[in-house]
Amino acid sequence: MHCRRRHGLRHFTQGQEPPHARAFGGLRESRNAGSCADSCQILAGAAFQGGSCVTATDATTPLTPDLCVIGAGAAGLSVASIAASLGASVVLIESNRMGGECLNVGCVPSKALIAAARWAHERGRADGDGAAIDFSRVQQHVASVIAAIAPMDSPARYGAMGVQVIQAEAHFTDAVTVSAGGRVIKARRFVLATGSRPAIPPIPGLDQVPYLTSETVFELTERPRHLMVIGGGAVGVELAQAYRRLGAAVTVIEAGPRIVAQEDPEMVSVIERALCREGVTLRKGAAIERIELLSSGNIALRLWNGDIVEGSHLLVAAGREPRIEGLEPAGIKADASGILVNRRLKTTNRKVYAIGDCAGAIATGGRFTHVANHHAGLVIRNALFRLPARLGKTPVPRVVHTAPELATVGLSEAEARAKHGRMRILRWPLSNNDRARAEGATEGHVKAIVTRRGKILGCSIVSAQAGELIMPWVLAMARGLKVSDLAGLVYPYPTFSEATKGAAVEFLKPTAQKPWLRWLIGLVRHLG
Ligand SMILES: Cc1cc2nc3c(=O)[nH]c(=O)nc-3n(C[C@H](O)[C@H](O)[C@H](O)COP(=O)(O)OP(=O)(O)OC[C@H]3O[C@@H](n4cnc5c(N)ncnc54)[C@H](O)[C@@H]3O)c2cc1C
Ligand SMILES: NC(=O)c1ccc[n+]([C@@H]2O[C@H](COP(=O)([O-])OP(=O)(O)OC[C@H]3O[C@@H](n4cnc5c(N)ncnc54)[C@H](O)[C@@H]3O)[C@@H](O)[C@H]2O)c1
Repeated sequence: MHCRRRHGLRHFTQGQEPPHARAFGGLRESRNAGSCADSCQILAGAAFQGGSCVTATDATTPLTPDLCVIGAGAAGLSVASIAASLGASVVLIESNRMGGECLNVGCVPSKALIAAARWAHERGRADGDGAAIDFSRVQQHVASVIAAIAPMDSPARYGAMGVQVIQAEAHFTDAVTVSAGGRVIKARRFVLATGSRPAIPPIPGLDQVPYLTSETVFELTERPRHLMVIGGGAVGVELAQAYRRLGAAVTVIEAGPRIVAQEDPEMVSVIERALCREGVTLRKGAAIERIELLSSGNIALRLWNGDIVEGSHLLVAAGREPRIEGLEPAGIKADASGILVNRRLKTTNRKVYAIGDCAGAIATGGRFTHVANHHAGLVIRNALFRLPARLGKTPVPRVVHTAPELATVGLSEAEARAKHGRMRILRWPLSNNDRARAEGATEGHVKAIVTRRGKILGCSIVSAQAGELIMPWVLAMARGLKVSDLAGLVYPYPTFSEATKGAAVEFLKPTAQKPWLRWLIGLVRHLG
């Protein structure tokens, strides 16, 4: 996850190592650093400077690093680790848990839960009331995965890299100064990586009932009897399927006409079928009028059409809103989509960048960890090297981690039609793939959108392992390869990846029907 593995101390050459890292002789020997950092954590606002706790005297002196990064989620950690590995001085400020959303309440726990649910599903234990599932073991699995990854994001590890970690809330006091935990930071450049939080829709009665969000759902100690999910986006459908597979009754209430509305309806319909087959109830186009707590302890959602949906638990997964508070003293502007940035991720304050989930519409290729990491790379090039690295040059894939998965890169069919008019659509069903047959995973297909000359405009795959299968298409788009290049590769047999070849070869089929080709074969035959 993040860039931490790529940018860990292991990869420093002697010349590149920050002085503090050299003093520790690398991460694995930094046990003292760890204990010092840990004790620093106890003192809110204490800073950890490459192995030595900042003393009260130190605290009166403003810190003047090359970079001050606010927020230690995927985006902030990536920037801090890359910058430190390049020898820049970095202050990293985090008010909550290191690792941010992805590690603590996002990608990591959700994918651990999904994995546990898949195991339960495959063993058939989720049938009936799912009584055979020991939910506490599921929760232990989720907690153990977080715990296994957490040291990679810890203050100790970042301290050993030479990053000064301050555990406190940061706020701008003027255009060039940040204050956090009693420290004053006047950095050459600031990077805002403050992330987002769950959006809570203004539904009457919602504030009167107990409800879960992605920030609390992974703390459930008992399996919900009937989980109602408000919102059929990625969070809603991934968790709905996982809890259904773990034996809960699940109803998704989606206000719009479609679930996962940002993706191609043709591909989403495959996910929708799978959800319904497994017993998830989907209520699309369902507007909630009000929410009530019943005397039974259940929660009732009253819909505008008069229907009532009743369940034991309520999960609100109705989108995210950026964390954009306290920017006024620095002259940084924001709107509902996030902090306003240009294509170099610079805010309206020329010393400040914004990246990851907190960055506004222009920066969002979606709110994803890999987008946050991508932003981090762009900011490093801009802030440390003044290179004109910009958004929009690199194709960014996205994956909905349901079963089957849905992975997409580039334009959808509708977007491509609007932009390019004439184009070709290449489809290849997984039922034509021998490995998929062997695995009993034939649901889904590849759908590639190409120009008539074979330039790849986009690709969407709905299948088992679609998130893995999308990468050749991402590479081809990034490097300007044509679909015929993908058709010409040798793929190992039998693998799911042959589905890419299947779709790519579809592009060549009309050529194979051309009369001149038949004529050429006939001529060669005639010549013996
Ligand atoms: C359930 C769920 C599943 C997801 N699954 C995936 C997935 O599979 N793949 C994927 O790519 N993405 C996924 N995401 C999205 C992904 O988690 C986010 O896009 C990513 O974590 C954003 O990283 P970030 O660094 O921008 O923000 P965050 O991780 O939110 O980090 C921001 C940090 O800034 C801190 N902060 C905020 N304000 C201040 C302040 N004033 N002072 C100090 N610190 C501050 C916060 O405490 C926080 O730790 C998922 C999200 C959810 C909710
Ligand atoms: N696999 C992944 O990479 C992954 C997984 C989870 C989340 N994420 C990211 O997290 C972010 C948030 O995901 P999300 O699913 O919460 O948001 P989302 O915006 O994708 O979906 C929210 C859904 O809730 C619906 N909704 C809003 N208000 C409603 C109401 N009052 N009643 C019923 N439905 C309502 C919306 O119509 C929408 O379909 C996304 O940007 C996504 O990129 C990514």
